Amino acid sequence: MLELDSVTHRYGDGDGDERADPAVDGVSLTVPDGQFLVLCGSNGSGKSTLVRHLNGLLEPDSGRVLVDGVDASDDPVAARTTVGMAFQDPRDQFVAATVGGDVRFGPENLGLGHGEIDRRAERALSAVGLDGREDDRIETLSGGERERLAVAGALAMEPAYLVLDEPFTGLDAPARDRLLDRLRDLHADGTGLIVVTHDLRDLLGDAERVVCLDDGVVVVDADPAEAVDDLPEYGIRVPDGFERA
Ligand SMILES: Nc1ncnc2c1ncn2[C@@H]1O[C@H](COP(=O)(O)OP(=O)(O)OP(=O)(O)O)[C@@H](O)[C@H]1O
Repeated sequence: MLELDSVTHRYGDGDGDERADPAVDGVSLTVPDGQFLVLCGSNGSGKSTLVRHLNGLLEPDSGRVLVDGVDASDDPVAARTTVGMAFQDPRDQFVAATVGGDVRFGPENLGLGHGEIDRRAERALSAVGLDGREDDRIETLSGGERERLAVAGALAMEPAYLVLDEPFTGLDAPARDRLLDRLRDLHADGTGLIVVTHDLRDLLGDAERVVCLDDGVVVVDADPAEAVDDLPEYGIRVPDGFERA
């Protein structure tokens, strides 16, 4: 279970300078094991800031974050093993020179056998449409391909919770479908999913819960059928054809 308890985060050096308004302001949220949650909100509403607390990348100014009962600030390594994450701007996320090397790096560090590492790497690269590209050097990838590789790296870890920040950006329709299929499989196998997005297309049918942030505060927290009524007020478009149950 992931538990955010009154989490507030302000950026700024805190060194006498006036600090900015909180990017995340007193958010409490409990995510049960295996839940498929969509986190939405307009630009700058605090989504990325919030999820970066879940694996100890950011620490709250006040409040606390518990990952399976352990404070993520006390044990960020455990939090990072339990909560896998892929970011929108993955420039600093790569550790190897090639696509295959990068996606295999995490599973290798888990001490898995070669067969399992191969299986995970293949499955993760195929889910993002980078199969057959194992030998490509990362510096030759486009921006969109790098984002897909970052998603593959997180998928290959097969963590208990997977947090994906705008994973569908830049994907064409077949690629979206392939990634969505993989997410459905992971969810069916019990992986908790938190997908950060502005674009609810394709996700509302699968998600169990929609949380919307506005100015760092949770303004909607409901199942998709209920959430759709309130989302437009916060600048989130509800896909055509999705109706309140
Ligand atoms: N490293 C940083 N330093 C200072 N302010 C930041 C930093 N990162 C984010 N912010 C500010 O915190 C607020 C929340 O930003 P955040 O990136 O969490 O929002 P978001 O909902 O993920 O936005 P987007 O949809 O545009 O990615 C914004 O006002 C943003 O300008």
